[in-house]
Amino acid sequence: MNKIVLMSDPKIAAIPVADCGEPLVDVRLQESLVVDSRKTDQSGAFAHLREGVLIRLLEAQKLLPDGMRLLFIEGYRPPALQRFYFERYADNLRADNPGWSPIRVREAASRYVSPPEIAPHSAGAAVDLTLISATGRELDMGTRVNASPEESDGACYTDADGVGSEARANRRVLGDALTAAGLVNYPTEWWHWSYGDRYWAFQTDAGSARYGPRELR
Ligand SMILES: C[C@@H](N)C(=O)N[C@H](C)C(=O)O
Ligand SMILES: [Zn+2]
Repeated sequence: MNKIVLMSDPKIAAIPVADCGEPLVDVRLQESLVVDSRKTDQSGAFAHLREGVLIRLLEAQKLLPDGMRLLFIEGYRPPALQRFYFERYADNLRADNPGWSPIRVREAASRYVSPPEIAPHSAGAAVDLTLISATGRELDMGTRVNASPEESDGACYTDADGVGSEARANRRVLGDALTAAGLVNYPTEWWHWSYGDRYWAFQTDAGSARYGPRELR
């Protein structure tokens, strides 16, 4: 396996953002996409994505085998919420590992939550999602969505060893469709995919990101 580049890596922060100004759109207006309610918030922020990301997601769904669909869980995340998630997770790691240096805490935290200044979700560029059957049953992906590396003993890594054959096959189906539609994966989380953000620019050698962090309105 290639060495994983974390979102905390200075190479990611060094990528320039040339925001194209594309709007954030509400994915719930698309009847063909099933939207899960677990991340619902008062303003509906969670259900927004940049238009270009949604278009690619719908393309990816068409590439799935018959009977499988995407289950959209979380898209846009306000910058203040991203900061809260990152700091809370880093605080927990610090408490559990009092000997760790600040750099080690930041790196370990960014396996699970992006540092707020990178934040693909706050750019409306990232989506957390999984696969469902025709009847709406979530398919076996080896861990729950949003299982941390600590909780899952690393099984949340997309290419983790020790994941059962059915889950491995399902991860591959999901990944093949999303990759063909132009999204990239964060290798520490099988459910996290993005298009147009800095991590996408890094993975695709695009030179700059199309979308940077912003407020919903
Ligand atoms: C917290 C998790 N669902 C997530 O979204 N992680 C990525 C790396 C992020 O914060 O962008
Ligand atoms: Zn994510």
